[in-house]
Order: sequence, then structure tokens, then C-alpha cells
Amino acid sequence: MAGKIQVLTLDEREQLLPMLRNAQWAEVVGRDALYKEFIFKDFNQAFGFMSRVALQAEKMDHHPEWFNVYNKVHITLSTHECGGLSKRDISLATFIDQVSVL
Ligand SMILES: C[C@H](O)[C@H](O)[C@H]1CNC2=NC(N)=NC(=O)C2=N1
Repeated sequence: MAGKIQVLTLDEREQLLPMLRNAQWAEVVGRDALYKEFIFKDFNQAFGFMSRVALQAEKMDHHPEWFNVYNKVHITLSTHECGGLSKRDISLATFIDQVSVL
């Protein structure tokens, strides 16, 4: 594992979180994490999306907490190693948004 991962500073949050809020990522109450719900046409679309995210998550060694039923996918992102949001969560959220609209 590379150098220790740090929680985002207040400056980083002010810089990075507005764009994610605009993209419907919500800050979880009572936990330093991001949450978003995705709805697809059907299970095939949802699972295709999850497959793309899974491959990227494995590459990054950064994995989503998620829930799926049929066409719905709910995703929570946080970094367990630092107990909160890190730049890895921002990167993964950005990737997730990109592949959610393919
Ligand atoms: C051992 C392994 O590298 C760690 O448990 C990784 C795996 N995936 C992870 N995913 C997330 N979201 N946060 C982590 O801190 C994390 N840590």
C-alpha cells in the first residue's frame, strides 16, 4: 500500500465537494462519507454499470459500499483507512458519474 491516506482538509472540501453536490452526491449525516442513488432502465443496465465500477474499484484498491435491487444502485463512498473522505473517494465518485451516463 502506498503512503498513508489522509482525510480531506477543509480547503480541499471547499474546493472539491461543490461539484459533487451538484452531481447529486450527498454528505452522509453522522459519518464522513458521500452517498448517491442511481436508477437505470433495468437490471442489465444497472449491473453493467456496477461491473464497470467494480473493475475500476479493484484497480484503485478502493471499493464502494453499495446496494442493488433490480434497476437501483445506492452507493456510499468513504475511506476506512483514514476514517473519512479522502481524494480516493473524489476520484471514484468522478469515475462513477462518468460511467453512469455511458
Ligand atoms: C487492504 C485493502 O487495501 C484495504 O482494505 C482497502 C480496500 N478497499 C477500500 N475501499 C474503501 N472504500 N476504503 C478503504 O479504506 C479501502 N481499503
